[in-house]
Amino acid sequence: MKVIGIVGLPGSGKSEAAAVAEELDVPVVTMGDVIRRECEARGLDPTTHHGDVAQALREEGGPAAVADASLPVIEDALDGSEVVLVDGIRSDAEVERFEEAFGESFLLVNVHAPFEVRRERVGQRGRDATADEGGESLEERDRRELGFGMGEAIEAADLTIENTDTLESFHESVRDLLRGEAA
Ligand SMILES: Nc1ncnc2c1ncn2[C@@H]1O[C@H](COP(=O)(O)OP(=O)(O)OP(=O)(O)O)[C@@H](O)[C@H]1O
Repeated sequence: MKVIGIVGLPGSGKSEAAAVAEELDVPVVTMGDVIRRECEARGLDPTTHHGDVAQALREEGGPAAVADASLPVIEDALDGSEVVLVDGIRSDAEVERFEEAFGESFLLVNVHAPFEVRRERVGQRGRDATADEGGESLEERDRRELGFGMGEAIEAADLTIENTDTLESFHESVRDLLRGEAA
């Protein structure tokens, strides 16, 4: 059994890694979806209350509360698969919780691309409001995520996949990793 956690700064390629997992029928547990379900359980609209509920969970259950809420979902996914990918890790507290839960079976992977490359890709992605449109700039997003403990989570990674080449070559690197872990 292997639980692969993905970390990386905004726009580094985490969702692309998750998409490759789905293509290979590796279940993906998205921690953001766990928060969305918690919004629904509290009768709140996830489109407007996602951040508030994530914060409330952490206030009520400590800094690893979202990881705690994700554990049963990961356990379920492990029932039907040797490998499970976890997207949405934001802090070293969450990494520690997964290490406690899965021990040597937890592998933390950092997806890395330099700032300018990420900025260009996020600019082309189309789903992000730019700073001019009232959205957050990539500098601000980086700062916010680093504030949650993403820097420490990245430092704790067991390995780094560089995502500076083509999308196809990144997909190939992720496929190699997932196939290697499934073997
Ligand atoms: N190697 C690549 N070449 C070209 N485009 C890429 C490459 N890797 C990722 N992209 C594109 O860059 C954008 C950012 O990637 P992705 O959405 O996977 O990042 P992310 O880490 O999930 O970001 P966020 O934290 O903001 O959700 C996407 O539009 C993706 O398709």
